Amino acid sequence: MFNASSELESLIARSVPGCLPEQLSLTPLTGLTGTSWRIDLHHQPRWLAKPRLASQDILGIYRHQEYRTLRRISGAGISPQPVLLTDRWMISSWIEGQILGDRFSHDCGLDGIANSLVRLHRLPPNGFSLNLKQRFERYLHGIDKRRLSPRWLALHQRYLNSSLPRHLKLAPAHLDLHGDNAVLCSNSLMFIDWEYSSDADIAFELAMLFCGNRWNKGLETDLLQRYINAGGYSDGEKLRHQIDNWKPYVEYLILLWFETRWQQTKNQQYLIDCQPIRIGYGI
Ligand SMILES: Nc1ncnc2c1ncn2[C@@H]1O[C@H](COP(=O)(O)OP(=O)(O)OP(=O)(O)O)[C@@H](O)[C@H]1O
Ligand SMILES: Cc1ncc(C[n+]2csc(CCO)c2C)c(N)n1
Repeated sequence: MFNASSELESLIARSVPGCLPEQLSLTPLTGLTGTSWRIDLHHQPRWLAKPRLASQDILGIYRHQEYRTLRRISGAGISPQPVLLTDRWMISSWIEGQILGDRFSHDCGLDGIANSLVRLHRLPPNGFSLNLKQRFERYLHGIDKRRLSPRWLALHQRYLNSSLPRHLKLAPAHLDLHGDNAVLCSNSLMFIDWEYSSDADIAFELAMLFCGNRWNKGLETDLLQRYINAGGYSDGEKLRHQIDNWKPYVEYLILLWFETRWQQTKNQQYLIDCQPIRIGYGI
């Protein structure tokens, strides 16, 4: 039978000069979309191996895109370094530090988020642009058809026919920022889990950050001020307005993602999470 652990051991031993399989130890990490592995060398965490699975396609997760993104951005010091991509695995460096968790949405997290986001948004685009309407269409295919109503289909059509906000500034974006994807390191905040990353409007990234974490207006204003102070964008008013323009699209994306995840996993939590959005839309 296929043994992920020994496959990874020999993969690393072949790729890292001077490294022997017996110096490695592997720990499975159960994520949302499959089992990743932490790989330790001499009992020190060194790498993370993520599987490449067909079920990730429907979510818009492509490891080759994630890998190439990490190659382009890792010099900025806010992400893991890419190490290896095979037809079955993507391997990147392990980030040593503390997962920020609940502190993400509090004062102590905001400066780090603003500074690291500004560093990311100053990089040139990577060449993988987010196609939001295509993602809406893809996600609709992946959900339980019995949950679709005529009102929902009409809403979906309205989103597909609408004109998207014009970009303020296109930049590499993480797009899945929350406390479990933020690691506090000695002198900066690093982001992990770049699987949804693509080039996007900086205001779209900020709208995802605000809506995905259910931030209130006070937190939004606080983060925006720090983002502007750190040199993220000069016209605060324009940025605020553009974030508000993106929010309905972000809400709809979140609904579709919860529904897709419900269909894939039948985990009740996804139904609980999407219910307020469904009620808001009256669908
Ligand atoms: N590069 C990294 N450095 C340090 N810790 C990491 C790194 N990548 C992941 N982790 C930790 O390992 C855990 C598992 O990671 P993994 O990305 O496989 O799962 P996940 O984020 O829960 O779900 P998903 O399957 O959607 O990616 C993360 O929650 C995080 O705590
Ligand atoms: C462009 C883009 N597409 C899909 C997702 C996935 N996603 C949508 S909502 C959500 C959780 C709640 O915010 C997650 C993980 C993303 N982040 N960005």
